Amino acid sequence: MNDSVLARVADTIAARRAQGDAQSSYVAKLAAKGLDAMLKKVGEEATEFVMAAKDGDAAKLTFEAADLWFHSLLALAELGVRPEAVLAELARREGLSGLEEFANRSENRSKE
Ligand SMILES: N=c1c2ncn([C@@H]3O[C@H](COP(=O)(O)OP(=O)(O)OP(=O)(O)O)[C@@H](O)[C@H]3O)c2ncn1[C@@H]1O[C@H](COP(=O)(O)O)[C@@H](O)[C@H]1O
Repeated sequence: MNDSVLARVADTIAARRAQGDAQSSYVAKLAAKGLDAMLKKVGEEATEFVMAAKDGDAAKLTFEAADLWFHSLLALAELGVRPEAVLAELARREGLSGLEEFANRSENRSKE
């Protein structure tokens, strides 16, 4: 059984998308509107996150971060990406300096 909150919410998102009942489900309602509507929400929630951070309000920042993560999960689901993949990418970066990782990115780009 998967006990991660992100994985559980992703499972619920998948179930609500499959049910497709926009009357009773926010997930189904936004899924019916498509990827652009989800990305618009991600942008709005990111802006609200920045505003809460600028206000220095930790409680509001926590609330807005949850909204941002949730809407990011919706967009990831639309594109078939599981949160485990994002967590695996973060895990891969653990112990690697951000500056070193950036240098690797630049090296990989120059090979493309
Ligand atoms: N985590 C969330 C979650 N976070 C935020 N929201 C909803 O996201 C919506 C948009 O947030 P906004 O801040 O934009 O609210 P708003 O300004 O009133 O909305 P707009 O009119 O601007 O669209 C609100 O209706 C929130 O309730 C969420 N809705 C659902 N979930 C999770 O998804 C599950 C399935 O939800 P349903 O599909 O509704 O059953 C839930 O059990 C939760 O686990």
